[in-house]
Amino acid sequence: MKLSDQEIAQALAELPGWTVVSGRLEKTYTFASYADGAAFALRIALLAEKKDHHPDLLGIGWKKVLVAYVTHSQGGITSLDVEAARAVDAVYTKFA
Ligand SMILES: C[C@H](O)[C@H](O)[C@H]1CNC2=NC(N)=NC(=O)C2=N1
Repeated sequence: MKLSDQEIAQALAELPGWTVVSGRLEKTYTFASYADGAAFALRIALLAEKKDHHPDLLGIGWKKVLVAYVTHSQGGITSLDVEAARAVDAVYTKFA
């Protein structure tokens, strides 16, 4: 079920760096190297397959990766997106 604006605001308070852009939960991660960013993106892709919840990886840029979550089937942000954002932050601690 889609989260309300208030529920999203509460979730964001505990997700540093994540914002809502165009109805998606987004965060740009930075890395020491391009290869680190690419490796992170692959880790996130594998995590997505495991959880059966898939982010848009909107760009592997120069030492940065933009990750965006929305639940397509619900047409908005759900608790699945918030949980996935937390899981991606946990993966990132291995790269930061
Ligand atoms: C059948 C499968 O569970 C669905 O298609 C899943 C796969 N991954 C998904 N990922 C996202 N972000 N939203 C979905 O609605 C979604 N649906």
